[in-house]
Amino acid sequence: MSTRKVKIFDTTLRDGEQSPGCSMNFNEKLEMARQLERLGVDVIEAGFPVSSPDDFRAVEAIAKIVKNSTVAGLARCVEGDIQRAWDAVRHAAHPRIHVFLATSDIHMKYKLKMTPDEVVARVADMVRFARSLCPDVEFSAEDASRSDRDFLVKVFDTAIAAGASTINIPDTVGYSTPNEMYDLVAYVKAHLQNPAVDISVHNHNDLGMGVANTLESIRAGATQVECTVNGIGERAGNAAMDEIVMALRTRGDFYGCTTGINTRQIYRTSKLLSTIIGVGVAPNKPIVGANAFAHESGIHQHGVLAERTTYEIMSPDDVGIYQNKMVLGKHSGKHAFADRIAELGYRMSDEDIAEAFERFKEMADRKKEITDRDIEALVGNAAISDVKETYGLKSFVVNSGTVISATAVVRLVRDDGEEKEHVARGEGPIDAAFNAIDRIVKMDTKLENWTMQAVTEGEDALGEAICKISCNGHTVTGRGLSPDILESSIRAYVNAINKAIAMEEKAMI
Ligand SMILES: CC(=O)SCCNC(=O)CCNC(=O)[C@H](O)C(C)(C)COP(=O)(O)OP(=O)(O)OC[C@H]1O[C@@H](n2cnc3c(N)ncnc32)[C@H](O)[C@@H]1OP(=O)(O)O
Ligand SMILES: CC(C)C(=O)C(=O)O
Repeated sequence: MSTRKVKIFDTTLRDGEQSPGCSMNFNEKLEMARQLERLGVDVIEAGFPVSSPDDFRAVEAIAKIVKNSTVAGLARCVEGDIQRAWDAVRHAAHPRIHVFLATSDIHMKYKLKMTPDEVVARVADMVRFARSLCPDVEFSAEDASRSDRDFLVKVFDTAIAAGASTINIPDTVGYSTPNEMYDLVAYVKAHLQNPAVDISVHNHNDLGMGVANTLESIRAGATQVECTVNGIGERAGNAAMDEIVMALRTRGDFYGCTTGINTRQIYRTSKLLSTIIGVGVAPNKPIVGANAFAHESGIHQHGVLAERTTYEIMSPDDVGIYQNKMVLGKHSGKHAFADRIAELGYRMSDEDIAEAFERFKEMADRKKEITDRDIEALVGNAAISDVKETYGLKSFVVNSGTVISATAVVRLVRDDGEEKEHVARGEGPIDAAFNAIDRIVKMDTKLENWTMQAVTEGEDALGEAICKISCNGHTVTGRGLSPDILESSIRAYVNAINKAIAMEEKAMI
């Protein structure tokens, strides 16, 4: 099957920002725009410049910094809006003016108070005006899905004749069904006088069909789709970009389409937006929800451990999530339990594992989720954390403060007696020390998590550091104990590295 590329038009910064509670300030919009470019979207709709001086400034600044994606500014079919949109996007490497006017009877009569003929005339004048300013003009027929089809086509023909190179068919109020959207796009495509333009769709999610409507529109021939990160947008939101992109990718056999999205940036983009607007996604949201790649039940965990594809249709890696998550709880089975014990670096006999598993099940009845800490407490003396000490800590010196960048010198000793020392800088003393260790051990590891807590009381409390690192698809946890928090952190990191080495060696046997 031949594949064609569908353009991704992101409107997180415009329609997305129209969702209550999702406003972003100037710097946040710039950060988001940079990430959208990294993600590889074809068009960034950066805002509605006439709506406020702040919006204008943000669109203008985004236009100046974004180099690869087209930067669009929205405008009503009003000269002042269009001029303002152009003034904001004119410095972009690829500027676009996006003009819109409603075409449904209900919008024309009650909202615009315009006759259909007046709408056609206004579209002709305003698209022509926009085109006199900008080489790339998109025209949207607001409420297209509730418009008379022949009138809609007439308006699109008018817009194309006046210079629009993209025509957009919005399901503004999320009223369409997937079949209807398919028919509408196919109808418009078949009846346009000049179909050599991009046909775009913009689907809202009022009935939860935004993504399905978008995918059906693509099947009918849409060449551009408008969507938002995490599906934010007016009312119930817009079609979610991550879901569209991953559906096209995962079901390439069915859709025969690709996008220019670097899917490994999807999770990061979602997280960035959630952090900026302070609104997270539901845990069961496809692709980026906390549970999207989590498995809790024993039968599923056993299947995934044996072969990931038994219960995963996509790889978490593909969307930038480091690895799937085995959640240990009351539905888990002994395979997942034994796997986690091994990941934590413990070697236990089958008998001890079976005994610990019984206690684990009792605990799981009382506790919703069992953490690594719980398991460590649970296996207690039954487990012998006898990981081979490939590296031991010999000495360290760390310099840090508010006026210098942190520097650490760490000396490690190998089990064959060889000593190695390295110096490194970091964001803080712990980062500097970890960087120095990385230089010595030269392994491809990633620090996933670091925590510190006092395990005894008083001024001389012992600090226990826990470092979770990932290495070649495995996660291992190291622990370090000392009254000096730097020393316990370094010991925990070295301990985690020793466990990772042991695991690698085991995998090679
Ligand atoms: C479907 C969508 O998402 S469309 C985008 C929606 N986003 C926004 O509205 C956010 C930004 N909006 C704003 O800041 C303001 O609404 C503005 C600056 C655009 C306009 O503000 P105001 O001049 O105060 O008008 P207000 O918002 O109250 O009413 C909208 C006016 O625009 C007219 N209008 C609406 N859409 C269009 C259009 N596409 N082309 C021309 N005129 C339009 C309405 O008929 C109404 O006209 P009227 O003032 O002559 O009655
Ligand atoms: C401006 C248009 C594209 C819009 O946001 C809508 O119709 O929902």
